[in-house]
Amino acid sequence: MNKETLQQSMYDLIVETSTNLPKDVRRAIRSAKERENAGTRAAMSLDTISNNVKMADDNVSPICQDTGLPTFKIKTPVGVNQLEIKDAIYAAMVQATKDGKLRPNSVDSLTGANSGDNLGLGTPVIKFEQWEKDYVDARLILKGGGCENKNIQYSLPCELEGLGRAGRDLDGIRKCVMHSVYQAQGQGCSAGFIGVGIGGDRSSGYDLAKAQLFRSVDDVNPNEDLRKLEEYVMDNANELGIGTMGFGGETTLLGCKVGVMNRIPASFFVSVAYNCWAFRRLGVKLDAEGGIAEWFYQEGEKIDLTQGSEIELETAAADAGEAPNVVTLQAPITEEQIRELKVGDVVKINGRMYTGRDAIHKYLSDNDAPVDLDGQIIYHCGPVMLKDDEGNWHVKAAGPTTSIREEPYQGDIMKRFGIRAVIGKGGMGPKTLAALKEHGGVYLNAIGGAAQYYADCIKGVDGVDLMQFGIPEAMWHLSVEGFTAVVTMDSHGNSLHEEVDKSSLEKLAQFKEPVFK
Ligand SMILES: O=C(O)C[C@H](O)C(=O)O
Ligand code: SF4
Repeated sequence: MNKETLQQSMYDLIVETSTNLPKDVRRAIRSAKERENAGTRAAMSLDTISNNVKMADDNVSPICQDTGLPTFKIKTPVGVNQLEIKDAIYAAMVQATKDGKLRPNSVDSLTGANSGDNLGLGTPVIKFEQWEKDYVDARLILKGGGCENKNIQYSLPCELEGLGRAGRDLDGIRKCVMHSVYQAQGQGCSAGFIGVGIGGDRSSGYDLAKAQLFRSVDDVNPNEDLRKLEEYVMDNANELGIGTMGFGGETTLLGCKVGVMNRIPASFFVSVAYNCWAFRRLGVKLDAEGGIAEWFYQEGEKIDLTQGSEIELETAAADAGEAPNVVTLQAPITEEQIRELKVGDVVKINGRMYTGRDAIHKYLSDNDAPVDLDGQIIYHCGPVMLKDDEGNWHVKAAGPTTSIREEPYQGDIMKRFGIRAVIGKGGMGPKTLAALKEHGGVYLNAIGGAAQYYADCIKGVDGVDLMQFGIPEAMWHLSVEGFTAVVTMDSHGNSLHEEVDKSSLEKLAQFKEPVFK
């Protein structure tokens, strides 16, 4: 194979995967949109997601700012030099990171240092397999951290909340899969896709689960039992009412693929790999020179998800007969302004906000803040940023990150520094809810994965602190216009997340009785 051609093919594979949602995934999202009642928060979220998918495509920019752990699966004929392919992938990764198509995502687990170019111990993941065919098949998945954190592994038999005992049989497996969807709530940016691996050991079980994510969303399982299980899960998981982003709604799951392998007598694992709606995986067939001969997952017409419906947040809710309170906020915000906000209100933010995620929250718990945060807004976000030749920073992608990781710190930090609002996704827990009530704070839920949509609201980067934590973890000073989010936890003790969790657990219990005997 030609070195340059091969490298260009790997670069194109990376860029397309990060910026262009595959057609099978688009079809699944379109059906979800058709099911969702117009005017609800879920429908509004799906519209934002649709706009975002189009913007990413048009701008050739990341669909979501978290470009994940890049995992390549490569099949090669006997005799092909796998080391050359590896080198081409490394070079393409570095270039795609420089071009802002990937966020620098490789972090030293002990020191926290970001390598800056997506290369490092164990990253990217490249798995080779030999096969009898005479061409190279290269596939890539960019699976983000929020959904990765919602993966779950069950060891049968076990007791499951809402469902009771799950035994070592198909019905026990069914219960685990239903539970896996419930436990993810909106935190993995639902509506999601799941890959399920039955059997194996703890590591091969997860590998099998992840391998299912390489199946086409609309294929049919050749194993009759597994086909029935997949269909059952698709028919019933949406009854849980978790909905897009965990806002409640008709669609919680967009795809379910199950694989099986043998196990050893003492172990019986059911492993579930959860993937967000931003299901970025593509594949290519390479020709003898290393050029792209064919793309996978791209059969059928290309779907523009924005066609047919474009509902703004306010009109959506107004159509549903529940015109929301739309409030414009500009920092510094007073306690009185915050106390007026209630769950369900829509907030539009203009002016300043500061990003802060895992490293910043830990830092602020034992250090002074680099800026005065009194009355300010913290955005849980790790953006993709590029510096131009004049040294100015530009936002390339900037959606919210999962907020629950900051639960141990959030309430204390808000009180200590006088922060009035935090924006993130997936909601936070009881400790934060209590602090919001005591201090006069609010939690705002942005649409997870809508990285282009939010990047467009950011009109300027006015500064940055704590760059030693790397681009995604630094504290960026952003100037925004019309940044829209929904109040999902208010200062009166109300949490939409708590409500959806409670009602979906009650619904889960309806699936307790045996189905597969
Ligand atoms: O790291 C991120 O930007 C987001 C992450 O994928 C998440 O879902 O929390
Ligand atoms: S923010 Fe949401 S859409 Fe993006 S990678 Fe994380 S889970 Fe996926």
